[in-house]
Amino acid sequence: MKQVHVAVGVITDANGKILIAKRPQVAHQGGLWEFPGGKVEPGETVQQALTRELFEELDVQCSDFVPVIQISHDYGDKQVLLDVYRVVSFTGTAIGKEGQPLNWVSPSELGSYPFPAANYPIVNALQLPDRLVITGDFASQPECLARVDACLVRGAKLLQLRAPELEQEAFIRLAQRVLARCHREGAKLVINADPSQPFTADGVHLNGKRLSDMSERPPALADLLVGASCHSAQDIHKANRLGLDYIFLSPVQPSASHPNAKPLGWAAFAEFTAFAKMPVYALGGMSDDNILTAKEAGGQGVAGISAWW
Ligand SMILES: Nc1nc2c([nH]c(=O)n2[C@@H]2O[C@H](COP(=O)(O)OP(=O)(O)OP(=O)(O)O)[C@@H](O)[C@H]2O)c(=O)[nH]1
Ligand SMILES: [Mg+2]
Repeated sequence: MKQVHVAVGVITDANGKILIAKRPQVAHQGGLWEFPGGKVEPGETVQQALTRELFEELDVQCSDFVPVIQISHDYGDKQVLLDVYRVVSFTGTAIGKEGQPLNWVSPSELGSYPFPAANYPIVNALQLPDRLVITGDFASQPECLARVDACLVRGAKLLQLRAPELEQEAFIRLAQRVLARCHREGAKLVINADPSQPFTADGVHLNGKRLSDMSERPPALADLLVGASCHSAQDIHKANRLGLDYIFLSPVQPSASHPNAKPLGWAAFAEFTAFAKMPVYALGGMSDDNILTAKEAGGQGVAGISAWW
């Protein structure tokens, strides 16, 4: 079956609300909500197709785009490749030129609208930040909490607590205190821990061993964020099968914490993100300076320890 290439646009207003539209009842995936866009015509770039579609459907003129995510999905009756871009600037007032109902919704509200199945990773990408801070070394619990506070003050919106040297009980106690601080600042916390043990956090991060040991996503983790560390195509296929919410791919560049690992480089990173069915964070030698490069290579953004901890 031939894959239909679709340009999809994420338009945001001054309050950060995102424009969604209701698909006509008779259309493919009809009656569900969508991000506006449409098929890329022969000879068009994705940006050209998006500019045309958003004018045809909404009467707005868009000029500047940043990639969000690329999703290939097989509906059975149709295979689509959704090329999703955030619209950085546009002029005009959006109206439903084809009679379609429109709605502006905040990223956290997106989950309550029914979208086509291919859209789940898009919603996820829009709800996740472009920087994921992993905790590094600390000598004591107060030092860890002080460092977490400093990361939050500097704007971290998603943290991963990683402390392999701590006993399970001490780790879980620390996680509860870190979680309270994250929530107070509107941030989320995932913990790098055994997901079969009880814990309180917004999600769990699987290391390579836990990813390979997991045969299916446990029902208890259905509504939590579940991410994993990936280093190979095989790991990404496993993450795809498990339906994970995000992955790390590493090492992209040389990193101080893994001096002997061979870096992938950005070209290989881009090849891997193309078949990952979830947002991908570049890890290994990353800082804020790499966020745009990671996005242009199909990633969600960057993750790391040393630049932020
Ligand atoms: N625009 C858009 N299409 C989506 C989304 N999610 C998703 O699976 N699709 C699928 O992508 C395909 C093409 O989208 P479309 O119907 O908007 O194409 P179009 O604007 O060119 O429409 P047309 O065929 O009426 O000219 C459809 O099969 C649709 O189900 C989404 O969020 N936005
Ligand atoms: Mg359309």
